[in-house]
Amino acid sequence: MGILEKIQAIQEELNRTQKNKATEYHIGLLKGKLARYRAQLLEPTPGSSAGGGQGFEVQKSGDARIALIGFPSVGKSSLLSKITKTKSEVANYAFTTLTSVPGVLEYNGAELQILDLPGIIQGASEGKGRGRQVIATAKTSDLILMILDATKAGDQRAILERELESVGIRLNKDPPNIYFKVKKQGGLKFNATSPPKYLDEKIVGSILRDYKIHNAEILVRDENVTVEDFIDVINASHRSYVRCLYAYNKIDAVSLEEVDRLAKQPHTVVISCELDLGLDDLVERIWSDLSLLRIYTKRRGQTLKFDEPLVVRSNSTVESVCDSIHRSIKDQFRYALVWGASVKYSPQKCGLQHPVADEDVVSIVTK
Ligand SMILES: Nc1nc2c(ncn2[C@@H]2O[C@H](COP(=O)(O)OP(=O)(O)OP(=O)(O)O)[C@@H](O)[C@H]2O)c(=O)[nH]1
Ligand SMILES: [K+]
Ligand SMILES: [Mg+2]
Repeated sequence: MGILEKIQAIQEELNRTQKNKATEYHIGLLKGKLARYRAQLLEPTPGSSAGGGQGFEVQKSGDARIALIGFPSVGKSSLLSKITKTKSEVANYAFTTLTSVPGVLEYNGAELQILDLPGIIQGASEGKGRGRQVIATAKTSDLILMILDATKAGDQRAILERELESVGIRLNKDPPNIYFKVKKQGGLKFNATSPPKYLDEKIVGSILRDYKIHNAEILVRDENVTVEDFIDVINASHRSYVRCLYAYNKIDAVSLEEVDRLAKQPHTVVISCELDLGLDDLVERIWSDLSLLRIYTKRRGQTLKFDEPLVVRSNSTVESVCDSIHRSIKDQFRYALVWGASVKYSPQKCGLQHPVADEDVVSIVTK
């Protein structure tokens, strides 16, 4: 019997078996078996390329991508089904979701792509299950939404953080403020704007020698950077700095005191998909963590459409607004008229480098 048939047989048996005290143990065993077989389905088959898995990658779409990361059966698919129109299979056994399932959350005129993903387990980063693919997807997202089970708080959070850390994902961190450039000659030039507390020329030199880098310029601009930060800078091409929001689901099943304790952790929201608790708050937090800006563009002689903003990333300028409208618009650019929080006077004549703010109105004047 192949794995798929075994899975089907167990599922049928589960459906047939009445739930009561006498069958509790047997049902537990069946669920364990089911999870194990489904985990096997996730294993790359011999011969397939690293992790294999057809159709796993989903095209990025919309204004931002949010990846749902968590252990099996914490409620990732339940959440997707709640906050988007997409239905992803929900069940009470591990590894129900075997591939990535995209949904769209429309909010504030923006389209946010939410990716439901298979559960990951300890060792995921080393290739257990679909772990590597799931983590690769997390790395490409604008926000990781880590779903945690309030009934099993414990160390889930730390374990998942370690898994992500080990493949170079840095959560809720800015890239270290160190200028680093490998040179062809000239030896190592180490400088710092003020003496770093946890780093010195000697350790930096030893690390670089180990990497066989003998010529480089290093300027430390932040006295609090650590050795780990410096290593991250050397390996910058393999590091991603991603925002992470933690959501404890199933708060309907724990005490109020426990909910309170969980909610006090940083970057954390508490929810119940089953009872529809905290979901509006969660969506609001997703939005604010993404730091997207809504820009209303106005063409001469046209009325403004406030329901159709152009959505750009934080730190965007008039230039990025032009690029989002059309690739060629910059060539004909004369100036922009801007109304809103980014200017002193409304409207104000601005150039391409002017930084825009949320809900600005921008009118591009072309040649
Ligand atoms: N008590 C309670 N149960 C929930 C809640 N949300 C989801 N569940 C249950 O948790 C189980 C797992 O839910 P799923 O949405 O399939 O979890 P998942 O994280 O997608 O699971 P995998 O795809 O297997 O990794 C199901 O039996 C759900 O009904 C909740 O808020 N409270
Ligand atoms: K499940
Ligand atoms: Mg699922």
